[in-house]
Amino acid sequence: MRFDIVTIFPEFFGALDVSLLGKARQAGVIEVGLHDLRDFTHDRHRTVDDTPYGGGAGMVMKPEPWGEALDSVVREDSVIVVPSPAGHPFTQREARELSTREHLVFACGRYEGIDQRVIDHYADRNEVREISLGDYVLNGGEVAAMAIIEAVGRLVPGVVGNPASLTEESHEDGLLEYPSYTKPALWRERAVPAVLLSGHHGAVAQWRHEQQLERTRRVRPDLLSPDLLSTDGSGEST
Ligand SMILES: COc1cccc(COC(=O)c2cn[nH]c2)c1
Repeated sequence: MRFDIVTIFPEFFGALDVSLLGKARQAGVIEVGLHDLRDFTHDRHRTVDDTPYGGGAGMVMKPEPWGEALDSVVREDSVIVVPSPAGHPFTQREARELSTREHLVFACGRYEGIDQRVIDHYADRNEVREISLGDYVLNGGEVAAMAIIEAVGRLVPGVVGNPASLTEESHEDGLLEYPSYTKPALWRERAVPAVLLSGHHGAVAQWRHEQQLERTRRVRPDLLSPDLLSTDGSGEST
């Protein structure tokens, strides 16, 4: 898989050189291209924004630099991701979907956003996804793009050493994950739930599923649908 990122702050993505994604890049499992939007301007001040038609506060990102920048990286099979407060909510399901695609192009907007004609132009040619990480506003798309790249990148085969660890995570089965414990068995007078020390794998699986349901009911009742309310460990509806 290849990620191309267009931004006015390419240095922001230096973090992609470290940790998991850094190793995956060295292994060639994923490629990352960084592109400075200002390299696609032609005036002395390398201008990327201007005042909004119709008036109002703030500035809008000009269409010309974006057109030249995206033309230089977008392929026929590219999915263009635009992190935006006006996007649809990002989920683990979408992360899984995106992890199966060959080429993701991230358009990191700033200011009040990108001239709408850029989105409309590329939506005629490519899949364009305006994605929100949550109902709050950041100064630009870079932080959101980093989060999406990590959520997607870690699902790409070969990036995470033990793929089994990807299945027992929050949101993988539609529920929040169960609480985890490790040694010591007693810590500040707090013991580990006895069932986890019992060696009885069936009882452990049942307890973990019950914990997932309880935690999801308590913290994220919005995630629960009737078929997820089953109580046996299978996750099948009863
Ligand atoms: C594309 O135009 C803009 C304009 C303003 C900010 C941003 C950055 O994204 C967010 O703020 C965001 C993403 N998910 N939740 C918030 C993009």
